[in-house]
Amino acid sequence: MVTVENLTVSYRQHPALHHISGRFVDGSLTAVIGPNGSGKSTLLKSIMGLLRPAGGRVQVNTPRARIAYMPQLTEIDRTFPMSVQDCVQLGCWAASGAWGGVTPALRQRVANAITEVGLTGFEQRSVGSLSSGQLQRVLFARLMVQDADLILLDEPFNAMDSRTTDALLALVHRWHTEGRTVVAVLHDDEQVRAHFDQTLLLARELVAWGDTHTVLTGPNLQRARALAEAWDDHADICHTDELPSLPKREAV
Ligand SMILES: Nc1ncnc2c1ncn2[C@@H]1O[C@H](COP(=O)(O)OP(=O)(O)OP(=O)(O)O)[C@@H](O)[C@H]1O
Repeated sequence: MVTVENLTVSYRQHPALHHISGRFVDGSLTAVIGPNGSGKSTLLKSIMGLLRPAGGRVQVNTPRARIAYMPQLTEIDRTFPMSVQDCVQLGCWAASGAWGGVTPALRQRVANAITEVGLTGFEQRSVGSLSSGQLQRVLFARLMVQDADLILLDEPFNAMDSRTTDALLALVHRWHTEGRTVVAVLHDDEQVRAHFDQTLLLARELVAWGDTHTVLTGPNLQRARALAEAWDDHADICHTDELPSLPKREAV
């Protein structure tokens, strides 16, 4: 379970998330949607404990080693010299430990994951030489190997063609049926309606959170758009925000 309590996260004292509350129930499948700049990536980073809240907190009852996070492709350093196989194998870290060897069983898991995302033959290619869609498939293979209970995906299908997207959506459904909690930032309303039963609609503040058919309504989407149009990223800093004091993320 991930519980978000009155969460405010600011960059240089401009709130990117403002007083967000709600929870991701264990085993739920949730899409996070909203206009550009509405705080979706900021929410995922806050759940991962990568950002310090200016107010409120995020409580995560999943051990850190059982959480998987796929950042947006633009945030990944592709110049790092690493082969596809090594990159996927990083997903074994929780099972093998930092200095532990990769067992034949783990090596087989890596090979199976590379096959499942259609990258057989690419094992020794450097990740820097891959297309964006191929790299995204490598990241999915790494998630498969990681075997996490909580999976956070930031725009996971952005660089994918429709056939690959369908195959990876099937993988997301499999994770869901296996009881894992999946949270995915998405931009395609139709994809959300078709594949995600829970939706969180953000516009820096919470517009709606619950069953997808009750969240993705005309009035809610209109409200999100109206809020986005009112943002002024050059406004004076918000002096009313609390400054960070105590660590606010708790992992059990
Ligand atoms: N490192 C940062 N420093 C300053 N401002 C930031 C930083 N990261 C994000 N922001 C700002 O915070 C706001 C929310 O950004 P965020 O990336 O969370 O939105 P998003 O909903 O994921 O957007 P998109 O759909 O465009 O990916 C934006 O106004 C953005 O410019």
